[in-house]
Amino acid sequence: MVNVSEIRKIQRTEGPATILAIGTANPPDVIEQSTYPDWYFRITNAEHMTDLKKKFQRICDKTMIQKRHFYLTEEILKENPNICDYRGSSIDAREDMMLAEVPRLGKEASLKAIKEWGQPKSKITHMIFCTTSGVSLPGVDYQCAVLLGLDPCVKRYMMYHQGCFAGGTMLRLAKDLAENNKGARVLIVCSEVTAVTFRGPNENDIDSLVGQSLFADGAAAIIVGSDPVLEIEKPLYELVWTSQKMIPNTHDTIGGKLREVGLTFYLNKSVPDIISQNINDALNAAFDPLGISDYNSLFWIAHPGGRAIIDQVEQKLNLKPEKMRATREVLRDNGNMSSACVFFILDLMRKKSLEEGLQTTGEGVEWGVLFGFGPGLTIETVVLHSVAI
Ligand SMILES: CC(=O)CC(=O)SCCNC(=O)CCNC(=O)[C@H](O)C(C)(C)COP(=O)(O)OP(=O)(O)OC[C@H]1O[C@@H](n2cnc3c(N)ncnc32)[C@H](O)[C@@H]1OP(=O)(O)O
Repeated sequence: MVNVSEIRKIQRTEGPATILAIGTANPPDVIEQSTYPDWYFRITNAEHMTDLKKKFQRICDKTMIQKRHFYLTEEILKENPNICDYRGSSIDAREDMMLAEVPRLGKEASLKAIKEWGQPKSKITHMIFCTTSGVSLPGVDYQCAVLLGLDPCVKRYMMYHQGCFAGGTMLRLAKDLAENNKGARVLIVCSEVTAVTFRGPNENDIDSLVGQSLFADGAAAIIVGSDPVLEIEKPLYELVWTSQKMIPNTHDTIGGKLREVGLTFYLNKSVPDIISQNINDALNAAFDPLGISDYNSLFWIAHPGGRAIIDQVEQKLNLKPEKMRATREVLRDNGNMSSACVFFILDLMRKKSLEEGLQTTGEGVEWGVLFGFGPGLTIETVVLHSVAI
């Protein structure tokens, strides 16, 4: 007779959950940040708001973003003028667009990850899908699974409206699934499309303007599994430890509400300061058990919510400038793609590490940290272990 503890032993894996492949995708349309204020005020019929446009130009200049990809084109916006209006009732049009675009972009990123992984897609056992837009029954996770032709028995999890910390949440959940289900291969998809938040300017809503200067579209897909089949699968990073923390009394600093005008949001100026004040505690909880107290000895992946957040974390910890190199490059070349950003950074880091002949996927060092920051304020922390190249 087999007993329950023996069954549990058989179900669990030997090794840690490991990232086995990464794919990313953006919509083809690109807008340069230097010309964005002109484009944005023209397309939203707001050129008469000259002072506000100058302020927006100042904000855009400070973002350190050079370009962003968008699904929304001039043509689409001209066909849907209510999306350009600050108060225009537009949720139906936005949702119709996102119900198609969110799974499509997710599929594009997933196909790249599946190709790199090298296994047939029928071996994907679980799918976790994350987005801040495109609400339907069944959800965009279902649409993406159908577009990809995944096995009908794939076990799906849908994470709607988590916001920018959710890249970390996805890894936390994938780690638990992969380590507790022998043979599991978990496809994580983060697909973010700003057609839900785009709207015209308003003098009384500078938070919205700050968001219009930062947010961008992108999708990333990751495959996670334990005990890799080394003849086929190539480990990239091991997932060693995860945590999530809600910083007390900060719920009113980042947030949003889904309204007829789309997803409205607020961003308090204190966000960079609050995150930097809490970063040491998050690092201590993660790395004290490993005996690591020099945070310059780690490789760094931090959600690039905005330039000021990265600056303040760097200053608080006296980090060497090269530690945030990959994080800043992704912000510069893509903007804030919410949950997908951290996977773009991981992808860039492992590629650059290889190109530069470094010894590990983590810029030549062994241990690393991945941070998600977002509404709550919530901090997701993931301890990563790099892999020898
Ligand atoms: C959605 C999610 O789930 C998670 C997320 O990622 S949310 C996004 C998180 N990101 C943030 O909170 C943005 C962090 N902030 C930044 O990166 C920077 O403040 C910034 C790039 C926006 C501006 O850079 P800066 O160095 O602060 O420039 P600064 O000159 O002080 O500000 C430029 C203007 O923006 C205004 N401003 C800056 N932050 C603002 C904010 N949060 N709300 C309103 N106004 C703001 C300033 O008052 C200033 O206005 P004036 O020029 O008229 O004085």
